[in-house]
Amino acid sequence: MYTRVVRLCDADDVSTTVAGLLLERLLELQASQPIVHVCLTGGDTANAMYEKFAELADGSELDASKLQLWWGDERFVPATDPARNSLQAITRLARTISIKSADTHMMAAADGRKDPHESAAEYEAELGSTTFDITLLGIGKDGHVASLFPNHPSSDPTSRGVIGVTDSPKEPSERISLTAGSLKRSHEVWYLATGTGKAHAVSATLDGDPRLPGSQIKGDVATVWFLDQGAAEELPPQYTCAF
Ligand SMILES: O=C(O)[C@H](O)[C@@H](O)[C@H](O)[C@H](O)COP(=O)(O)O
Repeated sequence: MYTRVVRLCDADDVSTTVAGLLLERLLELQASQPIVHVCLTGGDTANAMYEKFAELADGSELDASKLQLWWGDERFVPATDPARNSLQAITRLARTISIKSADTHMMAAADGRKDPHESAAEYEAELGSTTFDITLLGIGKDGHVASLFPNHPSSDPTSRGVIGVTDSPKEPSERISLTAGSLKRSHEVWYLATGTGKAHAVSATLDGDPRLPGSQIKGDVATVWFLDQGAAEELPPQYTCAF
C-alpha cells in the first residue's frame, strides 16, 4: 500500500491528467476482470474531470458494460434537482459513454422518502460488501470528503456502511454518504484537489490529522493525490513528485 502525490500545474491540468489516467486504468482493469466497480464523487473538481473523461472515452476501447458506477455521497434532493451529484456526473459521462441505468447505482432521491436515513439504508443494502476498484474523492476546504465532515456527527465512529447526513455544513444540508468504512473498501483511492483554499486540508489530511475523515480513507493498494500547485502549496518538499 502506498501514497503518491502528483503535483500538476493548474486545475485544467488536474482534470485532464486524471481523465487520461482514469481511462488508462479502466482499460487495464476491464482487460483483466469482468466487472470494474468505480465510486464517483461530486463537486466542481470532479465534474471538470468527468467532462474531459467523456471526451477521451469517445471512440475508445472502454466497455461501459463492464462498469458499475457507485457514488460516495449524494445530496438528498428531488431526483431532477440539478444539485444531485449523480445527475451532474451522468449528464457529463453519458454524453459519449453508453452507460445502462442498471449499471449506475444512484442513491435514492428525496422523492417519496421521509429522510436521508431511509435512502442511506436502501443504499447500504444495495452496496453490500462491494469493494471498489477505484474510488474518486474531492476534498473540502474544511477537510470533508464525500459528506463526512470534521467535528460533525457525520464523522462519528459507526458500524454503518452508509449514513444519512443532516445539517451538513456544505449545502444542501441533507445528504447521504458512504462512511469511512465503506470508502476504505477500495483498492485505489484517488483524491482530486485544486486551489490554495484546499492547501491546508490536503496537507493536514496527508499528515494524518485524526480529525479529518480523509486521513483514514486510503486504498488497500494505492492512494493518489492529484493536486495543482495551489492545493499542494503547504506540502513539505518530500511530497514533491513531478509527474
Ligand atoms: O457532494 C459534494 O459536494 C461532494 O461530494 C463533496 O465531497 C466534494 O467532492 C467536495 O466538497 C469538493 O468539492 P469541489 O470540487 O466543488 O471543491
